[in-house]
Amino acid sequence: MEVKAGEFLEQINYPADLKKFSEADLVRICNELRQFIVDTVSVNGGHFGSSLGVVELTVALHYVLNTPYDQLVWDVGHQAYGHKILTGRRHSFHTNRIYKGISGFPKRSESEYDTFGVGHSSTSISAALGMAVASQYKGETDRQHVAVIGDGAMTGGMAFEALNHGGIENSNILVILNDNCMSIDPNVGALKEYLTDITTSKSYNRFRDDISYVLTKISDLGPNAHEMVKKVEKTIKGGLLKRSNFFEALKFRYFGPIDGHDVKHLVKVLNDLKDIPGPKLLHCVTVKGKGYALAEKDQTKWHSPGLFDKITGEIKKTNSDKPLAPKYQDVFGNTIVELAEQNKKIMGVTPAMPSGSSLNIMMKAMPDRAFDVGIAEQHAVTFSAGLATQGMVPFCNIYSTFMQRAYDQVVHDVAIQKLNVVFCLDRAGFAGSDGPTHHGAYDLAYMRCIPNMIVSAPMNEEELRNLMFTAQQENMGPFSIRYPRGNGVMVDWRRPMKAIEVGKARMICDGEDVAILSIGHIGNEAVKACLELNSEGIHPAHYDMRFAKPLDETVLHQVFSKFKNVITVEDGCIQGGMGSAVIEFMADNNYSANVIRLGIPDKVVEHGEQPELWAECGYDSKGIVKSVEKLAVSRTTKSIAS
Ligand SMILES: Cc1ncc(C[n+]2csc(CCOP(=O)(O)OP(=O)(O)O)c2C)c(N)n1
Ligand SMILES: CC(=O)[C@@H](O)[C@H](O)COP(=O)(O)O
Ligand SMILES: [Mg+2]
Repeated sequence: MEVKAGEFLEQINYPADLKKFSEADLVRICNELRQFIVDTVSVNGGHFGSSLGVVELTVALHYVLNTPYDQLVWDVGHQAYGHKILTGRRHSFHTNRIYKGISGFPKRSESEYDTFGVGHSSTSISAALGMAVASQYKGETDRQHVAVIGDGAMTGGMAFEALNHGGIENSNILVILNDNCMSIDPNVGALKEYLTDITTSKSYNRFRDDISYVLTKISDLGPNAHEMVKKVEKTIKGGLLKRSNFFEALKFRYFGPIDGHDVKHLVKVLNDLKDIPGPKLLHCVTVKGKGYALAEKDQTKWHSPGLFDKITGEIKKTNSDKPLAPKYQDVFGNTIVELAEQNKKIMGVTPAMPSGSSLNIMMKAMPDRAFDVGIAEQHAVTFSAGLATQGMVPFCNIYSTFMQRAYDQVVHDVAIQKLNVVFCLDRAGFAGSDGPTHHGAYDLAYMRCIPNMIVSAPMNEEELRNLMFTAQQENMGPFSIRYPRGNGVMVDWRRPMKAIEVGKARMICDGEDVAILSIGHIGNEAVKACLELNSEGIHPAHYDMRFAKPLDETVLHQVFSKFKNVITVEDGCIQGGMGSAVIEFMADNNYSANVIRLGIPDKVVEHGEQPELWAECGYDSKGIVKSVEKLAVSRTTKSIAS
């Protein structure tokens, strides 16, 4: 249901409408925009605190810049709700992240104001720099290019790489560092401490006031303004400050820190910065969750809280009378602590997802053995490799989609050296409302082709625990375990752990009409399909393969000797996945059978709830039943029966 906007916001469909208002009106527009975000996200879900924190910045940027000609790139994009609302999507915002609705992230195909598709972190400076260099080449000297990047995203390697390059390109780029001291969890690392030092140090504050003074004077200086600014900057920033400022050392002109919630001052500063060419960085200090007291207070919880009562702040629970099975991430978080109590070599590593992965349980219980390394997937993997060279058994927990960042590290630093690193790939399969940037679609395929890698996926919580137990044993080598976002299926999951023979599948049910081979949690859809088929008089055999590599060849020989119809099911891309492995086995061993591979097809699948997306791709229980019918098993069986 569409939420009603305030009186001023209602008049703004595009930035051109915003520009008709006076600077004095901007404060009210910010309030209305903030309220609109609260009203909508509370009933619709989605990211919350980050968008609230950049309301003033968003309004000021669209007020000052000539978007979409001027190019504005949001890093990650989870903070861009205000931007969406001001750029033609106020009326569709109630469909944000809903199946067939608008995306929760900036997306080029959705709007010309969305200059760059995002979802993964730390890309904005590179993208904006590419745009700036292209503009320079095309002679568009009046064009502005702005990257808005959070302090969390600034910890990512790509951001450093882009600053390193940007500093020597004389192109027109402004990096706005939105510093709220938070990633999803509290931000970590030396850069964070440096930024805090800048924000709190007296000399920097004095410098900030000086620079503000200069900026207020710029507009009065006429055509020679730029030269004047250079001179004054040299005077103010010369000597120690210039040499000691990290960004200045990388040849970005540093401005700030300034209050990122003072919209009028932001407008002034942004207007002034427009006249200064070359690479610049404006350091804005903001509060994540600004304007919604509970979100300001518990910023991690309100990063993406789910549905909530906007008056009381009560977060709504799912409507279920049944006791809920735990989230896979919590099974991981509790199990790693249990294992680490027994095995002193175990360590935990997460790149900036302590809460999302539940490694925070171990970080709390064993702070010297569990590490949040910042938004740095590549580093997380190679750091784990380093630990493994010293006899440790690191569990490196990375969302499947973010592991794409660290592929070379998995191959070069772990697999080739056959190091004992356990990769726990959370959010594997469809991620849900975050959409295509976050779907964990590819890991079965990208892990399967790496030598030495064991590739596994549990069908339930007990299996996850057993795989974790198996993986931490001596000399296992690289071992990946993938599991999905959300809840498992077992309420009673804390059972004693036992080792699983690597490469061993298990039979879920025997049958004679068709063989269904599944891997991972999606096997539970196959279980439902089998029940439905049984009620129609069709009897499939169902195997939980557990491992995409090594495959259980004994089981596969039995399957292809017995069945002419085989269906493989995985919550991952079809190309190169477990089904492909099965077909390769069939061809290599000269079997012939009708094989239907179910999984994610070779296209970009948009956002929606996981079951909606499984259904769209034909591998929910209904889709599996349909595939059985397609193989004409029903007809054969019925004729046999009759
Ligand atoms: C490559 C990658 N790793 C991890 C994430 C998950 N993630 C999304 S937002 C976020 C925190 C970003 O912090 P910051 O940039 O400071 O923005 P804020 O939420 O504070 O506004 C993280 C870790 C991601 N999107 N991309
Ligand atoms: C923007 C981003 O990348 C994260 O906030 C992500 O949406 C978290 O996903 P989960 O909710 O599955 O932890
Ligand atoms: Mg932040």
